[in-house]
Amino acid sequence: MGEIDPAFIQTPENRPKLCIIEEEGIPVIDLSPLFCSSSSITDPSFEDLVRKIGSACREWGFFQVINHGAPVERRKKMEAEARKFFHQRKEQKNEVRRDDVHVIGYFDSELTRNVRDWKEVFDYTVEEPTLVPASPDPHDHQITHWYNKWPQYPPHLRETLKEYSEKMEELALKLMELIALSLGLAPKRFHGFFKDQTSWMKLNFYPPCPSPHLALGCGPHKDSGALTVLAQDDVSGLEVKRKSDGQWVRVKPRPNAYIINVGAVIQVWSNETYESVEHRVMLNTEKERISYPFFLTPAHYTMVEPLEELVNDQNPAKYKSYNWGKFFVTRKRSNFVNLNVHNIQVYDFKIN
Ligand SMILES: O=C(O)CCC(=O)C(=O)O
Ligand SMILES: [Fe+2]
Repeated sequence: MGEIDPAFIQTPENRPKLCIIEEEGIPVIDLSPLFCSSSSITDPSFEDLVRKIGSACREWGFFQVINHGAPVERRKKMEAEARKFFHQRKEQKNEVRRDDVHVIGYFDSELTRNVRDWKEVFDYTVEEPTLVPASPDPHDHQITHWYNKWPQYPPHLRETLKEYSEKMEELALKLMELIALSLGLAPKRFHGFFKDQTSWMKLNFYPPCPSPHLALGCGPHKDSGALTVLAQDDVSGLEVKRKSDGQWVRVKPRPNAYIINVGAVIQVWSNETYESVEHRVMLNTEKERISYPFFLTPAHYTMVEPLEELVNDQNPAKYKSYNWGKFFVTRKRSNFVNLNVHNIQVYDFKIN
């Protein structure tokens, strides 16, 4: 990428102001009570953890976790391999390029809300193959298999990424237990939805950009899955829209921490007790940046709707039920081609 193409230029209201609000930032939560062998659900330290998770989900929709139990070496190894992949020549990366049929792989022209993001991505699904609807058409009931595209170089990328995403899945499911408890549900209430998961991982590579005031590494968006577990390197860029006042707040890189955010599926399951919050990625003129979100997402056949335990006469369902698989494939397509229509989002299913 060199000169900035008009396709990258954000609309004036979305152009980033280059002043940064860091302040106290998003909450940081210590997960060590999870790994204390004597600790049980009724321990005060565990109850305190559940309370902290609940208020972070309610007030921010975002938080960082430390002492999370995911091994640092796997993360370091994965980051080194990811850099090797992105530092190759374009022709080599194009060997695993995503296309209309195989929507998983390498890509350098991703769109968020129809504007190009200044980044390259490589994505893969956790299950191989992953079962999804063959098309976004609601009348088409065919199912298809998504296979990952693995590059020849670096030679061990596949194993390294698989090892890494196994740990991310474990962490994400642990966090889902804490979230369930914080909503007054049984800890494993959500687990069944992920039996035939469509979860996936994305490596985001943001090269330096000559015009960080006009373009974004990733335009403002909300994650559409259940939960995102994100690692970033030591270059900052991620910004979260603070719920209390709508200000963009920078998430300061914290070595080995993970950034967690509530996706739209939890917003619906919790009947809006928790909300998926907008975030974006700012660029800089000097340094490349890498980030790796793991998106925990349910089985394609899941009908996403407010949980019956959380709905009653005083608090009726705020969303109609929708099919996760159809939503997912529609969203994947709209990140790929500019369909000149608004992206499907959970508010399309909101009951007014
Ligand atoms: O690069 C980041 O820090 C965040 C990326 C992101 O929000 C996404 O890929 O959904
Ligand atoms: Fe995101």
